[in-house]
Amino acid sequence: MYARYIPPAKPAGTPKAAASSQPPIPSPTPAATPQAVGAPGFSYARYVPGANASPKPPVPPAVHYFDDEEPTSSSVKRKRTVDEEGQTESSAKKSKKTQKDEESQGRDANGVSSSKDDDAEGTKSPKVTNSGKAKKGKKEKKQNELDNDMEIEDPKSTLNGDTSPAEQNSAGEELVESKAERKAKKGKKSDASKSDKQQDRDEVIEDPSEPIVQEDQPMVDAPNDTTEPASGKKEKRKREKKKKKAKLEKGDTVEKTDKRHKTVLERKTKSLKLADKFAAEAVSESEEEPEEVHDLEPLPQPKLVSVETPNPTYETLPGWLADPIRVAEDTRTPFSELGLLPKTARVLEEKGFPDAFAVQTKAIPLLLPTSKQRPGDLLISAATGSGKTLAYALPIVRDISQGLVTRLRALVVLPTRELVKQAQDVFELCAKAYEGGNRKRVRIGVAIGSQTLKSEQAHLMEQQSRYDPEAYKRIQQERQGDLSDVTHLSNLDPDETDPRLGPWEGEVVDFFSKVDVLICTPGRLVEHLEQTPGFDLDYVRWLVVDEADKLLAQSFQGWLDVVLEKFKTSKFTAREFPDMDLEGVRKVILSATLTRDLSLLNQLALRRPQLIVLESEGDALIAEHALPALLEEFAIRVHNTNLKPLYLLELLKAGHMKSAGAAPSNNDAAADDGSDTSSDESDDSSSADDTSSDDDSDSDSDAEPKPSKYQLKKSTLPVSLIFTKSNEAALRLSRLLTLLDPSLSPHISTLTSTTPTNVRRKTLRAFTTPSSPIRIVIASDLVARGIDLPKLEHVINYDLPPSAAGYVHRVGRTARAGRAGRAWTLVGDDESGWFWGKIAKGAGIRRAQKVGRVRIEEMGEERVANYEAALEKLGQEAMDARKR
Ligand SMILES: Nc1ncnc2c1ncn2[C@@H]1O[C@H](COP(=O)(O)OP(=O)(O)OP(=O)(O)O)[C@@H](O)[C@H]1O
Repeated sequence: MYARYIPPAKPAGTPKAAASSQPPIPSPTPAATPQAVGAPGFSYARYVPGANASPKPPVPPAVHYFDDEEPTSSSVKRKRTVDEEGQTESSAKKSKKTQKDEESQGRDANGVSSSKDDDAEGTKSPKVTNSGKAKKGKKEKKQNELDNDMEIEDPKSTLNGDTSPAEQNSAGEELVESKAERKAKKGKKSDASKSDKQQDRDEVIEDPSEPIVQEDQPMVDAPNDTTEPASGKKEKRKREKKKKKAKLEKGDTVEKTDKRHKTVLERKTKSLKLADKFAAEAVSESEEEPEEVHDLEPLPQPKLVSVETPNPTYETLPGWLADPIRVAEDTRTPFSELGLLPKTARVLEEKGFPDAFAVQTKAIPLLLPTSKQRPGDLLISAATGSGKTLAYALPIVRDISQGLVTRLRALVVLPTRELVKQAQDVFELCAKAYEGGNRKRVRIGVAIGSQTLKSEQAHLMEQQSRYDPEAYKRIQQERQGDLSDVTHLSNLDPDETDPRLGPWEGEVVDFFSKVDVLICTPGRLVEHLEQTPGFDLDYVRWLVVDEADKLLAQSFQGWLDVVLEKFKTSKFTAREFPDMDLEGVRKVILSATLTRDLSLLNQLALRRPQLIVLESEGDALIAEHALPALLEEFAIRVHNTNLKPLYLLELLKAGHMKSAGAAPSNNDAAADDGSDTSSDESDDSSSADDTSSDDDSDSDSDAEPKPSKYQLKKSTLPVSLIFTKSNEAALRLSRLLTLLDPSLSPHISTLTSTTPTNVRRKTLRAFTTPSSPIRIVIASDLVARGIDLPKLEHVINYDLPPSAAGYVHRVGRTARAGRAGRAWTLVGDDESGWFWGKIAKGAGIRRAQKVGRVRIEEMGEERVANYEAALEKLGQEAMDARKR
């Protein structure tokens, strides 16, 4: 660390004096100005003796440190000592200096600069003054050179310190003046000298005393360099005389200089000694601080703050959707514990429903008036066959059974007629379970368009006539103008007579609903709303939308808008729930693949909704879709899609479907098949023999095909629902299979949207009846949703489903209500990417076990030839059908 001494500041109000109190500055370079001297951050230090002590107040000198730290006491002490020494030295030298000052003042009178440079120069004044006024220009040049050289002598000259503050002050003013003059005159030369001076100053700092004597020599000789004209011997003698005199003076000067050098060196030595002393003191001070001794042990650390990173939440979703009510899929609860009447629980048990399934366990209490939760709308997303229908049918029937009058209280909307019929069966069961006591029998009606509108209307509505001229008049007025109270008639043709007006003047017709619950398809519902006299939704307080994702995704004649519009009509207390603090329409929305699309769900105008989802053990996340727990899935690779029907035939006949796993048989008839397994194998092994018999049949091709081995063992055919991509594909495949193997003919049936409703119903009934010959149903996606075939063993996707949701619904026709089931999918090479990526390994479908693979070998030539013949025949039949 370096410190620099700065002389004590003058009292305020005397800035000039303060400036002049600074040590003499050798040149007017900015760095050497008093301000610059005191500037902090100066990059080197030099010794500057103290100024005159007499006029100064005893202010301790300021010490500036390069790192701007506060000065230590020792440093201040040292500075003071130096200051005092400087003052003592100044007074001792004062008498010697007086002569030089007089000379310097004399020069000032002649207009020569009297700066501190000149002070220094004063020691060599004899030489300089001899130059004379005539040689002023040269003298000035010389003066500059002298200035440069004499700057080296600064420390020496300043050591004198014999100028009074006043003298210094005046000298300072003159210095400013002379500086300005010289600056103007010298120009570039002055600039050049600046750099020299700066360099010289640096040298002074390193060793201020050393070069002084040597540097003096050329200054003395300098006048020799000046060229003067010779004016005879006299002048020569005069010059020699002068030279001698100069030599003598020079000797004196050197002597004086040596003395000064000696003094400076002494001081320097003294200062260095003091510096060592203070440094030692500083070290001893720092050493005095007690040291903390630590063993080799870990230092105590602050406790780590545990930063919990919260799992990302779907903040954009509403709370009920982001955080649904979860229920384990294997939950079972006795119905008697769900707040149902004992009689109801008994009826259900007799039906074979001793316990409520998981979804029923959660949903029924929420929908009953005994629920402690604030009533609102309910959404249920649960796997196929999990008993969703009963979950809503029971509470609705219970609510309606408390009423006395039959009014349309509940509307249940389903996408297909088959599902309507299915739901009707469940509601009838519930109505039976709640019948009796002081409860009314809940009446269930359906509207599916399977019969004419008129006959359906007759089933739904009844009418009574009365004579009421006032009412008749009022209805007439309403009809003519204000229809605000009869919005249900607003769609009627104004030319048509109001159905409430009887054929006789004053006769009024009143309409009454014959049903409490209407289960319907959306299209037929709209038709009744528009065309059935007196049919309204004024008293409806339940709306069920089953297979909601399908019903919301498609318009179905804009049924939802029409229905919601009707719900806006509110007669006094018409939609009040008897046991609940609730008014209006309560909605129950369900699907095995319930959409989470809020834009679709928002159409329903839900109120305080809650969502129930099924979860399996260990599920952290709820998958979009879930498959039944006991469903096994298999994929069959189809190398040559042209031969796909042969693959299907092989799958059905070759025993793959039986040996693929250990799925328990759900079919009574199939249970008998166990003993036939060995014979199946022997049948397959004797397939070569079948070929010869085929040859025989070829001989009389027009004859009816002989019953094959499969016909004899019909029970060995697995009960299978085969899905195709379209009605046409289903019909074609059905025919092709019977052409390929005529023995299959009595066991195959087809279900498409072109199939008459009564045939559909018969087919489905036959399919689930063990004694029925129907073992295989080939269907379009018409029966992919909701159809309950409790004992169906297998579902085969002959064609891939259109979507993941479609797959879930299709395969969900088996493995229902806690039973086992299997799903088989024929996958062409070009389809395998989508199937494995989206369906079999996709994260959107939760499954209990991985999808298995079944290998079917390449078809033999004989089979291919047989297949081609069948195709040809199929083509011929199609052409014949077109001709007809
Ligand atoms: N508590 C119960 N105990 C036994 N069987 C039941 C119970 N509840 C419903 N089931 C039966 O479970 C089967 C499936 O019921 P349901 O048709 O209501 O299922 P789902 O969840 O609506 O299926 P999907 O989504 O395919 O329409 C039906 O055969 C039904 O009789």
